[in-house]
Amino acid sequence: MSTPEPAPTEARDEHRQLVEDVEDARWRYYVLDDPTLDDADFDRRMRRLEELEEAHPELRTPDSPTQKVGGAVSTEFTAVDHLRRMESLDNAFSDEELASWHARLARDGVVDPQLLVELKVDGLAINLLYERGRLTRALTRGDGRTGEDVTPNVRTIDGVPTRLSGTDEHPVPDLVEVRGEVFLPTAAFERLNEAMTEAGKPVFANPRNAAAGSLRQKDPRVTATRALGMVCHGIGAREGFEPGSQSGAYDALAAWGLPVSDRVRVLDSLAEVREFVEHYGEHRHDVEHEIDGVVVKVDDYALQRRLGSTSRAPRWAIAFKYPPEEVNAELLAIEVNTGRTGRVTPFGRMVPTRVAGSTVEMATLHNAHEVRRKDVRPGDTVVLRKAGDVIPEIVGPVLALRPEGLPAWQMPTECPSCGTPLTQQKEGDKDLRCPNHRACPAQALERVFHVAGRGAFDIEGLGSEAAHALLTAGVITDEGDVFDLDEDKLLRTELFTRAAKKGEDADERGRVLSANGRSLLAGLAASREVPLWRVLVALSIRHVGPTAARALATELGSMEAIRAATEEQLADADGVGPTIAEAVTEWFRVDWHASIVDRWTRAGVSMADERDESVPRTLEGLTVVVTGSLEGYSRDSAKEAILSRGGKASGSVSKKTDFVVVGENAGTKAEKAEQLGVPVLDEAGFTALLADGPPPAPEPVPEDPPEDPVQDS
Ligand SMILES: NC(=O)c1ccc[n+]([C@@H]2O[C@H](COP(=O)([O-])OP(=O)(O)OC[C@H]3O[C@@H](n4cnc5c(N)ncnc54)[C@H](O)[C@@H]3O)[C@@H](O)[C@H]2O)c1
Ligand SMILES: [Zn+2]
Repeated sequence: MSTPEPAPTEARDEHRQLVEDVEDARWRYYVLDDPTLDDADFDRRMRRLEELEEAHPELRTPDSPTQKVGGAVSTEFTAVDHLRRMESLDNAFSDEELASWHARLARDGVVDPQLLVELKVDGLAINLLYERGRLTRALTRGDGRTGEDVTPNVRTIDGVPTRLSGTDEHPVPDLVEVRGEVFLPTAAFERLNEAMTEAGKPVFANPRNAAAGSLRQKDPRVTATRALGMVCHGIGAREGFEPGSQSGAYDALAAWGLPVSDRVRVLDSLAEVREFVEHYGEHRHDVEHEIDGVVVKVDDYALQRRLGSTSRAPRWAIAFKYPPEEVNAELLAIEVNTGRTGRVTPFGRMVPTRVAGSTVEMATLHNAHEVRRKDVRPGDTVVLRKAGDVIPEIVGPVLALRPEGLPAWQMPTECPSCGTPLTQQKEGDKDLRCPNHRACPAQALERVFHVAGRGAFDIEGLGSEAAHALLTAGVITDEGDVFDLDEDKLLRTELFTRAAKKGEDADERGRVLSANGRSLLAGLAASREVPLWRVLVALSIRHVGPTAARALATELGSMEAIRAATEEQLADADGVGPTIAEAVTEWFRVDWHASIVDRWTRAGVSMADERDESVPRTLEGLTVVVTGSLEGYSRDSAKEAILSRGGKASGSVSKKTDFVVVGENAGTKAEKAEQLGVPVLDEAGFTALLADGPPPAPEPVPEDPPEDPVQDS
């Protein structure tokens, strides 16, 4: 027998370093609940370890992290052995890796088995021991052989039964280890962090950390306050219970009263598995708790046994992991930006970092107060989070990685755009503003951009770059000049011109209007006739967004009437109220504000709505909520249809709601309507409601008929 080629020194050194890093990371993650690596970074190191061991098998010793289930037992808890070992899962990060796992099954003689798919809940593993139906012990996974005894804490979790109830079909066994995941629902996580903030305590970085921190408490009374949930995903040792499949086991667990997910499916093909993976990739945030992937398992227990396990994970299961939504990023600087209303917002500039499928370089920090609360400093490693469509957010610093002596960040005292000293709008405001509203270049730019935006005049050809060019060329001074733009003025703005070709009618510099200049002029012409509410939105009045603008337009009908109304008259209007009324009257008192309206009026912008008398007022006094997507209406057109018939379009269901219209993929609003007994309509019902108004209420049957009924003649 020949001795294997010794690993080149570099490989061995790299391996040793990686082992150290991974072990340290696991300790911080599982025991301290305070990681310094992000998951993707951790996974990369594990992969690299596996590669090295593949190339140099002598490095794959039994104590390598690749051969062990990650985790340990903290001295805070009693260490207890699991009756049967708890395993981890192998990962697939792509379709190809999923397919190669499936091919591997076939090579091992398991060809195209039925596959059980379920969500990979991002929490921490738990092992519940039930003896004669009673919960006698609950252990964390620990290193897979020995876990931490957290029984009193687990007893506080709603949904974990302390006694199982048997049925004829599913009698309670003598003994069973039930494995599952303890998690903190996203909503509970947000509430918890709000409470931590109020108490001046550091917030949890994510729901997984919060769940782990909440379960692994010395005092179970603290755990009890934390709204933890649990969902089952397997069984360990058992006596008097021998199900034939994973799905069969779940049926029994459910019958005994244990929490089993109703999102589990048993599928016949890998193609269907892919669909399931894809579906939850898109609907990741519609689930009440965080998920980091989908777990695929061979359903049949006999086949599971045939496939067996490696030293750390079963061969019959694989975790398909979604791209991480949280990564570590290097914070280079904190800068500030002046917005449309003068609010000065700090934001972080980072080394470009991939998160949730996109590259992020900047993330808002909201205000100086928020920077202080999170204690993020330029030079920190920060946790960057991007979940779904939500804008990227800096969660907080990784304190363990902070360089010594890193100074805290100071909010500037002057506007970064115009140098004016910043002020608070009113005492106690968290935001600082640049008070130089009219002339501050940053504010003027944002306002012009806003005027052209979809919710306002929707002007084709007037984007951020165009707005900037017009302002710097001096052909407009603010948004009030936008509708006075003409060919002459655009010719003075480089961006909208090109060199004339032979025979073209050029200006004295030999230039003509370019295609984008012509399209801007056409865009302006087309935008003069928008409904009044959109003109109001374009004015950037505080508190006057689309809803308030619609209320004002519906109630008063013209800009003239709104301008002439007293604060009291405005406040009395339906849907307006004192805050908006005050903001509107205050706004008109400023000369240059009023001049915007005057300039637009002179330029032919429509300043009044003609009431369309052909639309019947069928919804007078009714509040209607539309949820989900409808075929024949967009969000805006459904709203418009309700408002133009005298109804109120609301975004949330309450007892005051008269009808809820439910379209495709409606969320919880439909359920809420049902709970409150609010009538629910489908799209056809909505169309009928718009046309004819509500159906007549059924005549109440009087209990005591009046003695002497008044007869209609
Ligand atoms: N950031 C760090 O420093 C660090 C350190 C250690 C681990 N980690 C993270 O943890 C992962 C490794 O942890 P792991 O060994 O627990 O593996 P894992 O989380 O990738 O998968 C195994 C675990 O998934 C859980 N799980 C959730 N839903 C499940 C389901 N439906 N069926 C079966 N199991 C389900 C179980 O608790 C199981 O133990 C890494 O990939 C990384 O993401 C990060
Ligand atoms: Zn300014």
